[in-house]
Amino acid sequence: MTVVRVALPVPLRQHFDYLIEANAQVQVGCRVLVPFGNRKLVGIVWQLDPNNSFDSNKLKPVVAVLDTDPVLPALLCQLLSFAADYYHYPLGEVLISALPALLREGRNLADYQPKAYQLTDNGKQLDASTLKRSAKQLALWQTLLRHQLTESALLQQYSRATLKQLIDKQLAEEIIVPPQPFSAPQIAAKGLKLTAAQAMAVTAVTQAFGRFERLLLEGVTGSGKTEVYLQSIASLLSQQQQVLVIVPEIGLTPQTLARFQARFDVPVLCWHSALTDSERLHCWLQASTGAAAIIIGTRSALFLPFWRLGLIIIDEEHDQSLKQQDGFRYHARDLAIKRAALHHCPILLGSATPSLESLHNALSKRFIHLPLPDRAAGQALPQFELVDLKQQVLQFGLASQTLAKIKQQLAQGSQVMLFLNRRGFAPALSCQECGWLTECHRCSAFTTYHKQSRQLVCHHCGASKAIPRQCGGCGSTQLKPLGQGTEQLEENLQQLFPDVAITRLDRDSTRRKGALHQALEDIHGSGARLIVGTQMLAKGHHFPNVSLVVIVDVDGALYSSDFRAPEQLAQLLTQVAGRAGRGSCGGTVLLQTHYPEHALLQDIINNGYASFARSALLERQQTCLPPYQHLAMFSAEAHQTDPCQQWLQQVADGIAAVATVQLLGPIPAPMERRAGKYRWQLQLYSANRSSMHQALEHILRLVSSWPLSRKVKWQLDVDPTDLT
Ligand SMILES: Nc1ncnc2c1ncn2[C@@H]1O[C@H](COP(=O)(O)OP(=O)(O)OP(=O)(O)O)[C@@H](O)[C@H]1O
Ligand SMILES: [Zn+2]
Repeated sequence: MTVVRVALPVPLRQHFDYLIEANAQVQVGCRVLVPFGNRKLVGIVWQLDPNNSFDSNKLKPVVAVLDTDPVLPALLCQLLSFAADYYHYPLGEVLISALPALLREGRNLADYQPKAYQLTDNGKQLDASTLKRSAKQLALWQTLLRHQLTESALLQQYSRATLKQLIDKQLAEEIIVPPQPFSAPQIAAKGLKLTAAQAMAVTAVTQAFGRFERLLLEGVTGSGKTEVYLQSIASLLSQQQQVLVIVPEIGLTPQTLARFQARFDVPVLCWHSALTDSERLHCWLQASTGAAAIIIGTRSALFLPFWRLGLIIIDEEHDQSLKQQDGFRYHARDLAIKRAALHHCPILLGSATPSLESLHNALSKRFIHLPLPDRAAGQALPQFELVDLKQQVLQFGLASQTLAKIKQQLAQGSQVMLFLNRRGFAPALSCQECGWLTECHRCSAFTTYHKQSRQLVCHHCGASKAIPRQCGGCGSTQLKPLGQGTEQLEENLQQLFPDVAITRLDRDSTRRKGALHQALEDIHGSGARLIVGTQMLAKGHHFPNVSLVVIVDVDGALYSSDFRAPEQLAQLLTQVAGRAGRGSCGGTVLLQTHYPEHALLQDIINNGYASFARSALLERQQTCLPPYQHLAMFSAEAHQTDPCQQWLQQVADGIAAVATVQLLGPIPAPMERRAGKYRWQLQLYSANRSSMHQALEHILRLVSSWPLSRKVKWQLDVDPTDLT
């Protein structure tokens, strides 16, 4: 017997040793099934024969070795181990979370591999007359005598029963045929003639092949970033290298997938949360065998076991969805950079509105900066116009000048898009007599009135209840919707424009399967003339017939305590505005606000995102905020506030004793109560990454011994993007 060290998916920051047969075929990165307490767990072999193991008489044996080859290849193990250290998250949980669910459950990989059937030696030597009484078996035997058959080919002609009979007679056998790596494409469909800026970008990317390099493609909306991606990867594919493209939400932009599929004659696969478990495993296998050439996926595609990775592209690299917001809180962009370094391949980050982090890296020459300052086909960027809402009589939240412009554009046959980042009918119901508002009893938030589903829904904890008949304060029956959400805006617009087809795009309207697809078809096919929606509208769509974008209400987002709020708002406004004027018709953006003099709005409309971002960076530098300082945040949740505050104070004291890290807190989270729990936070700032990490290491070694740690639910977020 010998010893293996195993990483297990348990919230403990340690590994576990087990006994294993000395001649067992096992490698680091393979799964094993081991006893743990009174359960059996799937773990990952992390070290063979560790020399500092405990008394081996006390160790339990491994129950089963589940893989012959590692499911986590060496480079991926290195990435995940780096991630576990960097985010201070238990390694076992990190490793296991990188596997598709079926492998996490311990399923046998071979069961999911493509299969084929061939004759056994017995079968080959058989005298045909033996099968003469069964015509079906004879036919299958004769076919297999000529060549083996894949499972799918076999089942097209023969039944499973016939196959089973031959197998039972030991005449035929099943074999696994690992998928073959993709063949280099013979020809790529012809690309567009590149603009000078696009051509320079493509050259820079192709020159970086074969080594680690970070490139930021800062291209204004509609500048043809996708065309740069497509033309960059052509030569890579011909060298049989794989490409990973990470996108924020793949379901939203089937167009992107279609463009990759149409351009190259190679397998392009998708990876996202809507796949079934077996579809995920299929994709995982295709990545690992090299059968897939291009994988387009959401953030967790980062952990696929590539056969030969040649380039990583992160599209919309500023997008918030790249950061996982619970459990293992990694940032896919940052880990992708690490992955590229491990694979010695370049990584290309693309956005019209780069994150301040990436822009800072580009401006300080750590990243190669590739600007695309103009739209690809020569269209002008949309013109912003501020609509001052002060002292205006509004009709359904729209100023008369906005309505006039909408009418005018509709009359010219264009599409008009109205952006309102609030789904539902109204953000609350309010009592006309005493001012009482419908609140969530579990969160510090109001509940949104959904008229169609006749419910009050809390958008923070998901709780829903029936519409009350009476005010909870005074008993009056005079309850009215307060404010406007997309559901109401759609209804109101239909009243104003009874003959115009409207399509709404938000999480409610697209919940039903196929609904999103239908909505996008309506918009592309010009079935829809008015398009109403939330930030779903902002993500990468190319709707050439939209000439006017109306931003109905930004005021709520202008004054926020979060230091990232201005950056996020500027990105959102620029992305939404960027949907206008992408075809041959010019584009206008009407921005309705009560604060037309607000500095951020003025900067965005007069100078654009690039200018805003550079001055925002300066401000971050002056106020010592990321990316000029590193930030980490502890948060604690409990049914009372005291344990949260006390636990965080203990963390603060522990850190203050050892490190030069600046502390902010403990303070209540901006949303102090969510889903019935109080929430507090402690922010840590440091100019020096290693002293930050030392402080975190130190404190994490202590917390497990504190009795208070069992009374709160605590989390650590390294480089947090969401401080709410
Ligand atoms: N060199 C080119 N010549 C003509 N048209 C081009 C060229 N490159 C791209 N286009 C077209 O410009 C349009 C916008 O391109 P694309 O969707 O790639 O822009 P983008 O930069 O990704 O925009 P966004 O960031 O707003 O999503 C597409 O219709 C594309 O076919
Ligand atoms: Zn709630």
